[in-house]
Amino acid sequence: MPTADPAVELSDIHKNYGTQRAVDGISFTIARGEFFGLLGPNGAGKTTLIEIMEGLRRADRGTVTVLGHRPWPRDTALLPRIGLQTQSSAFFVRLTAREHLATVAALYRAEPAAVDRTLARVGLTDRAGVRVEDLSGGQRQRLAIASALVHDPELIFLDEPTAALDPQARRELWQVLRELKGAGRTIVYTTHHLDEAEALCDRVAIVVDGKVTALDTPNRLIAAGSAATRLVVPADRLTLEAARALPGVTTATLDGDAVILETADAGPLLAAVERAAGGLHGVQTRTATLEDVYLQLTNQP
Ligand SMILES: Nc1ncnc2c1ncn2[C@@H]1O[C@H](COP(=O)(O)OP(=O)(O)OP(=O)(O)O)[C@@H](O)[C@H]1O
Repeated sequence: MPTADPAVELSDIHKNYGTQRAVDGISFTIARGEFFGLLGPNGAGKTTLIEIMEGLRRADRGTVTVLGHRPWPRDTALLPRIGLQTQSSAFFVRLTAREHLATVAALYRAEPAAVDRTLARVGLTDRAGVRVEDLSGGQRQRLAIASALVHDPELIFLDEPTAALDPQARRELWQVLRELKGAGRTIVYTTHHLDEAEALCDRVAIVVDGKVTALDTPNRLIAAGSAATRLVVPADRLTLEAARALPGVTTATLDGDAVILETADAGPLLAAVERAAGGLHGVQTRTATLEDVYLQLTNQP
């Protein structure tokens, strides 16, 4: 990953709200063109950190550089180069979706044709004439995302962009985000959907209590984690007792009509299951995911 001329550089960032420590000494660099995910439990400090990068909040301590500029105090040269979602308090609720986006586009001096193009991109063409206050939660969220994209910025910040989206809209947004990455844009985003982070992000930082506890590519985090591989065997082919006696099994449990085996080394166990269960038909293997690693690192069950 090239580190010369990065998109974002954070060095020892601290932020407290009164006595509440929200960000507690975070440093990392995001390369240009990178798709970077911020993951972590509720209250970990992700939004605060994103708002510091966006120039919406001032860090108590540390330095922030965004596209070579300091985002605080407000740098008007930087604003057209970064994309931010409309905050819910900043919607023009009496305007239609198209009028709202046209207003945002004018602020950034984006070309007028970008408005309808961006509405189409987020799937809002047929709601363009509806007032913002009459849009559904998911439609407002799409409009907020559109406001981050309408001026084709180099660096896009998205805070839980898929939180209120239905599964189809979520997949459609993934496609939009992949296209933006393909066009060389840098994307920094937060999500609680670990499958999404695993599918989209080049690297993720896992934030707990205002500190980064892990930062790497999803694959390397999964490989470095100790999450077990699970084998799911139909219960009519293998008893729990027989399962527990197989070599390399760390735990064996009955879950409905399946026996779930956990192992650190799936190869030998698969061979043993094949012998004990009379073949591998119907046997499923579930390898560790980013979610497993995340739950381990954040100490959640
Ligand atoms: N304006 C504020 N005033 C006081 N405390 C705040 C403020 N904003 C956030 N906090 C506190 O700072 C901590 C970090 O909050 P933040 O919103 O950054 O977390 P987050 O990781 O984005 O959480 P979530 O996943 O729930 O969105 C939390 O304990 C939160 O209660």
